[in-house]
Amino acid sequence: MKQERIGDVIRQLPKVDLHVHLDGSVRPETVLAIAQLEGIELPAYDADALLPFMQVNDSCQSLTEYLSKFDFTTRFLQTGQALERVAYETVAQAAGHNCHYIEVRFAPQLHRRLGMTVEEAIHYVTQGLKRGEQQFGIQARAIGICMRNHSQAENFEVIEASAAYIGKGLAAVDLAGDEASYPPELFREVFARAHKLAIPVTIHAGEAAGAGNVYEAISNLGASRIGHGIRLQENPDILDMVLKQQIPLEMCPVSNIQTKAVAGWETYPIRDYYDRGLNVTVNTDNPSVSGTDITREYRILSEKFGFTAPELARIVMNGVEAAFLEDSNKQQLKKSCGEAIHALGIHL
Ligand SMILES: O=c1[nH]cnc2c1ncn2[C@@H]1O[C@H](CO)[C@@H](O)[C@H]1O
Ligand SMILES: [Zn+2]
Repeated sequence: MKQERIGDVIRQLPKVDLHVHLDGSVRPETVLAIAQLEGIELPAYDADALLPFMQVNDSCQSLTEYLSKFDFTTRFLQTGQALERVAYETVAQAAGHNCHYIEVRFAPQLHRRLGMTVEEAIHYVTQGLKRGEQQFGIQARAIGICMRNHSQAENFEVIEASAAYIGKGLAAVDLAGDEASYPPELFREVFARAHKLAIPVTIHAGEAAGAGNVYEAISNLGASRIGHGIRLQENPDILDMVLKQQIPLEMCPVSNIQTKAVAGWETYPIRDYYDRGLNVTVNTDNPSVSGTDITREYRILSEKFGFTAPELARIVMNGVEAAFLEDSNKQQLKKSCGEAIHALGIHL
C-alpha cells in the first residue's frame, strides 16, 4: 500500500486508547481558561508559551524527569468543574482521532488540594466522560490510579472509592508513578483489596524498571493488563509467560522513547513483540505531556516498523478485546470497530 493511502487509512481507522492519563491530556488553552476562572497566576499567558511548562522535549532523560511535568498541570485540576471539563475534553480529543472507546486514568488523591474528596474527584471525572460520550457518540470509562509515592492509607482509599463506581463509569484500578524507586511488591495488600472487591487491575510495569516487575504485577498484584511492559524483552522466561497468558500490553511508543524505557527506536520492541504473538495494544499515555495523539502513534508503527493496514487493524482489535468494558458494551464496540475496519476494505 502506498504511503499516502496508508496515511488516509490510519486517519480513518477506528481506534481505541486504553492508556491515557487525564492530567497528561490537558491542553494549554484549557490551563489558560482555568487559571483565569480561578485567578491562578501563570508563567505565560499564551498557549504556545505555556506549552514548554507542560510538555517534555527530546532531551528528556528518564521517567522521573518526565513525571516532573505533571506538577505544573495538577495545580489547575483542583475543582470539580475543572476535572469535569478536562475529562470531557479528553473524550473530544479522542473522538477527533476516530477513537470509538477510551479509558481515561487519573489519580484522585492528586486533586484534593482544595478539599475535594476522592469520591468527588471520581464523580466529576465520570460526569465529564459521560457528557463526552453523549456529545461524541463514543464510549469512555475511567480508571482510578494508586500512586507509588502515596501512603498505603491513601491508596486503600482509592480502591474503596473506585469499587463504588464500578459499573458507574469507572472500570478498573492502576498503579502509576516512579517505578524505579517503588517496586510493585510494596503494593500487594492494596491490590489484594482490589481483587477482593473484584475490580479489574492494570499496573504500570517494565517501564522504568526490569521485567521482574511485570512478573510481580501479574502474579502478585493480580494485573490482567500491563501498562507499557517494554522491558519484558530483557527476560525471555517472563516474556514467555506473558505470551502464554496473552496479557495485553498497553504500549505507548512516543512516551516510551521519551522516558527512556528503551534507548531509541532501534531497540523499541513493538515489531518483535507483535511478531512473537504478544498481545500488543497501542495508546497515547499523555497526549499533552508527550506532544502526541493516537493517529501519530499508529503512523509511527507504519513508518518506523512497517506495520501494514491489516496489522494495525489487528492491534486496534486487540485493544477492543482488552477493554475493561461491560460485556454488552464490549460487543457493541467490537461490532462498530469491526464494521468500520471492513468498510475500509481491510480483511483480518
Ligand atoms: O508513563 C507513566 N508512568 C508512570 N506514571 C505515569 C506515567 N504517565 C503519567 N504518570 C503519572 O500518573 C499520574 C496520574 O495520572 C500523573 O500525575 C503522573 O505522575
Ligand atoms: Zn501511563
